[in-house]
Parts: sequence; structure tokens; C-alpha cells
Amino acid sequence: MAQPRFIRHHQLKGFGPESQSKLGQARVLIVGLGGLGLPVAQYLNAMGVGTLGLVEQDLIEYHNLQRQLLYDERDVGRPKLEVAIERLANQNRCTNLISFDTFLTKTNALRIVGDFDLVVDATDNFATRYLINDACVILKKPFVYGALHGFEGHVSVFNHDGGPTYRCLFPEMPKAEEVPDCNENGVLGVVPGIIGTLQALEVVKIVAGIGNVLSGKLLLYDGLTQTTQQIDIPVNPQNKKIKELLASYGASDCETAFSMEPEKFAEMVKRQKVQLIDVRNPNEYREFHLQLAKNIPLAELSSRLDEIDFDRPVYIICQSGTRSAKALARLRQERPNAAILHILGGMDKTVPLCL
Ligand SMILES: Nc1ncnc2c1ncn2[C@@H]1O[C@H](COP(=O)(O)OP(=O)(O)OP(=O)(O)O)[C@@H](O)[C@H]1O
Repeated sequence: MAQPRFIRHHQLKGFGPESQSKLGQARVLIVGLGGLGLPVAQYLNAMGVGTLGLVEQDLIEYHNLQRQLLYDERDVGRPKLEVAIERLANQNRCTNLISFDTFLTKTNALRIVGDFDLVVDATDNFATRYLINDACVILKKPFVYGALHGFEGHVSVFNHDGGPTYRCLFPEMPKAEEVPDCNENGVLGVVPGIIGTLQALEVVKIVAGIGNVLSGKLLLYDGLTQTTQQIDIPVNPQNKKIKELLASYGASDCETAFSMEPEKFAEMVKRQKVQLIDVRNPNEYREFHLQLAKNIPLAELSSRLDEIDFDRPVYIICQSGTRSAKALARLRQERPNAAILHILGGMDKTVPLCL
């Protein structure tokens, strides 16, 4: 019997129960639950995509609320993933929501992506975008790309049905100095809503096999003039031959500011379990430490790497932030692709905020 929830899809010529059933069987991974990822998740969830994987480890901040409409003022300081799962489950209790409480990194990308039919890149940094592309090329999965720049947005579908990859468009990751500072880029609240919605539409078209998928085309949307343009992207066979993930993801990444403000970290430790390494001396640690912290003094760090789980984000703390910065530099050399952050201002700044 037709589910009343999807009756308008069933009635839609060119879609119908057959396409609805394809949505129901689909497994879609959304990386990032910010301005782009939320409209993608909300539409796909409402429309009956059977399984949604959600990858995110950020917390909700007040300045996110002008565009991240699934969250509200009560949620500031809470993990995006937790709130999104709560709200999406209320929106459609039939969806199989799979949460990945982590950032996508080189160490977890193939495992996570491998379980899904297609991936939506809803992140805000080049490192993750190249990582998603390369993982999708290796695993032969399409990915739906969205990006924002001022009042403009880009949408495309890569690695779909023999079509070009992201590296056919932009072969190499830009260098850090060529990338604008992520924290200084403004965005008009409604534009990610439009671009994310267009990404959701591409997912539906791919899954249902309808319409012309934006493969081999880059859609440019200009919010100020309400105009769109499509540019052809030729296939470059050279850029379709990725055999393994590279060592360099993270080189020009906004996430790889590699530090966290004590206010944000204090909220995080209040709400969830994090892997926290305290690199102070044992006597300082004995005197007082945060409950979750494991003590690996800076001098012993290189010889005790096996005690750290680099598949999970690693947070490093010391007394004032100096030794943790050194520890970060050391760990970055050892594990360039792991998610590692040090806490600015260390215990001095964090502890009063945790009390
Ligand atoms: N490697 C990654 N894995 C999972 N999520 C990621 C990764 N890189 C970035 N993200 C997430 O993608 C989302 C992008 O959202 P958005 O561009 O709206 O920025 P934001 O970080 O929420 O906001 P702001 O930059 O204003 O603080 C963020 O929630 C961010 O945590």
C-alpha cells in the first residue's frame, strides 16, 4: 500500500512509486552538518532516503544560527551531530540515521565512505573536498559537490558514470597562502540553503535515475542577479587514476588551524567524551587534571604514540598552551592526516570554564 507520506511523489509523473522505492533503498553519506549539509539532510530525510550517514564533530555556535536552520538558540554549545540526529529522527522516524562522531580524515575516509552509495560534500575546506574526491575515485562512488563564495555558489556531481572527478576541474589542492582565511569569509544566510537544496536535488536525480545529472558540468549560481551558468568540465584521464589516499590532506585546510578556543573545548568536555592528552609533567597532572585526560608528558610523546587512537580526534592540553603547541607540531609530523587539535590557553583558560 502506498505510504501517505509520499503520496505527492507517487502522483508525480516521471517519478512515482518506483523512484520512491529507489530512494528508500539508497544509502547516502553527508559530510558536514553546517550551512550546506543541513538542507541536504532535511530534504533527503523528508523525501524518504532510506539510510543517511552523517559525519560531523563540530559544536553549534551562535553565529551558525543565521543559516543553519535545524539548530536554534537552545542548542548553542551542543554537538551538531547530536542535535541533527534528534531533529531528523522527529522529522522521519523511518530513516536509518547512522552517525559518525568524527571529522572525515585520511584514516577513516575509506571505511566510512565504503558503506554508502554516494557522498555529499557539505564541508567548507579544500582538504576534505580532495579527500572525499580521492576516496570516491578509489571506491568508485559518485559525489555531489557544493561550495559557497560570497553571494555565489557552485554545484556539480563528480565521478558519476565515467564523468570527470574534482581533480579534472582542479588538479591540485591550493597552497595555504592561496586560500582565503575561512574565519573571515562572510556568507549570506539564504545562499547555502539554495545550494544545499540543489545538492539534494542532484542526489535524488542520481538515485532515482531521472533528469540530467550535473556530471561534467559546473553550475554557477549568482544570488545577487539570480542567474545561473553552466560550464563544461572535460574528463582528464590522468586525474582519474587515484590508487591510494595521499599523505597531504590537511595542508591547506580551515579545520587545520589545529587549535581550539578554550570556550569551545570546555563546552565539549562537559557534553561528550573526547580523547584528551595532557602533555604536562606527572607532578602537574597529579596536582590537578581534567577527568578525561590521559597523561603523556611532552618528552615521552614520540615513544608513546601507540597509546593514542589516531582514528579518533586527538585533543592536546598543557598548562598555558605552549607545550601543547609543540606536541601538536610533533604529532603532525608523525601523523599528518590525523585530526589533532591543541587547546589555546591550556588548563589556565579551560579549567575555570569547566567549573
Ligand atoms: N573533515 C570533515 N568532516 C566532517 N565535517 C567537516 C569536515 N570539515 C568540515 N566539516 C564541517 O562542515 C561544516 C561546514 O559548515 P559551514 O560552512 O556552514 O561552516 P561552520 O564551521 O558551521 O561555520 P563557521 O565557519 O561560520 O564557524 C562544519 O560544521 C564543519 O565542522
